[in-house]
Amino acid sequence: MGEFELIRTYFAAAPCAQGGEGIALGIGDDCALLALPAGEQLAVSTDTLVAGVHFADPCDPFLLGQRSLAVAVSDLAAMGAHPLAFTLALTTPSVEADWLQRYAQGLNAMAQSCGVGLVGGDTTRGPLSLTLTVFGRVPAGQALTRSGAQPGDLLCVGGELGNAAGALPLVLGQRTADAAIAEPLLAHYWSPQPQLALGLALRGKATAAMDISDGLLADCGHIAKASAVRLVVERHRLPLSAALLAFVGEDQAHVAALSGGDDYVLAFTLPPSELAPLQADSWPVHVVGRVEAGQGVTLLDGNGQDITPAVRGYQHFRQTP
Ligand SMILES: Nc1ncnc2c1ncn2[C@@H]1O[C@H](COP(=O)(O)OP(=O)(O)O)[C@@H](O)[C@H]1O
Ligand SMILES: Cc1ncc(C[n+]2csc(CCOP(=O)(O)OP(=O)(O)O)c2C)c(N)n1
Ligand SMILES: [Mg+2]
Repeated sequence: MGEFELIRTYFAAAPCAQGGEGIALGIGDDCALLALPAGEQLAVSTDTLVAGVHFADPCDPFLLGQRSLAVAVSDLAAMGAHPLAFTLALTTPSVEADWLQRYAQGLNAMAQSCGVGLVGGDTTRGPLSLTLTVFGRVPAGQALTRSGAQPGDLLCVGGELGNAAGALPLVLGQRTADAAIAEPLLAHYWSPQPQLALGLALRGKATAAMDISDGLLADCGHIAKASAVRLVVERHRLPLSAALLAFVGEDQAHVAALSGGDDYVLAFTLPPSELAPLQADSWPVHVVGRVEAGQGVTLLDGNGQDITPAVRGYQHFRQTP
């Protein structure tokens, strides 16, 4: 099977490639065309996943299909954008019909659950990697950026932290666990759920937001820098799952939640008056700290002692001392 038959069979024919809201022209021409309603801005984000770096290889291609789109769409959630479309650049060493079929099925499942259409991409031969670019729309001026956090705001997250990082030894086959522990952890690694509805609900309320990919401390550092404030994280407030605590114990659960990464839940800052209404509407909002004047990120233990670690999160090309 050649390049074009592959594209036709597995991607152009996929249900998620048959058009949708805002898609004026999809797969097949030199560009796709997206139509935006008047007064809306286009939100654009791209993410690459490399075999052995971002996901275990070999792995279940259906799960990879889900995960590769979920991590990309998570950036739209973080901006409070409404999802429209995505492109897929696939680099693969060979054409394995079964692998491609199941990858496309996983991609399609996540595309349908997020409401995004596949509008184009690129297919090349080489070591396995995937680059997904996502497009969303947001009313002009209403996107949630990293730069609006104010002293006095609460620092919040949209769900449990550390589950995906805790799953890594299971993903890599280094450890095993009972299904009651393994299943919820592996679900967070392979099938993160972009918090699109929460992102929309936070528009006009959160003063800053982002999604946690590298780890809470590292990603809070980006909000702190962009907003020129200090973010204080209180370790005893971290939302940790029973499965994570049972699998790795409290100390390692803290490490996973603070600097493991791969969470793909939102981190955001909120004026205190906005908290009760959001919680009353059952939005998953967990207060994990606060915003102060100053700079950087500080981690406090339950006694208010500064226990900020040197290593904050995942970084490609990190120099080891
Ligand atoms: N090679 C690059 N060229 C231009 N911009 C880049 C490049 N790599 C990353 N960026 C930009 O730098 C910022 C930080 O990137 P990153 O930490 O990867 O964001 P995210 O966690 O949202 O994926 C983003 O605005 C991203 O678009
Ligand atoms: C097999 C495997 N090993 C390690 C990790 C952990 N990991 C790899 S990249 C990464 C951070 C997120 O990737 P990045 O490219 O920085 O995403 P971005 O911040 O751009 O969204 C993490 C936590 C993983 N997901 N899978
Ligand atoms: Mg990135």
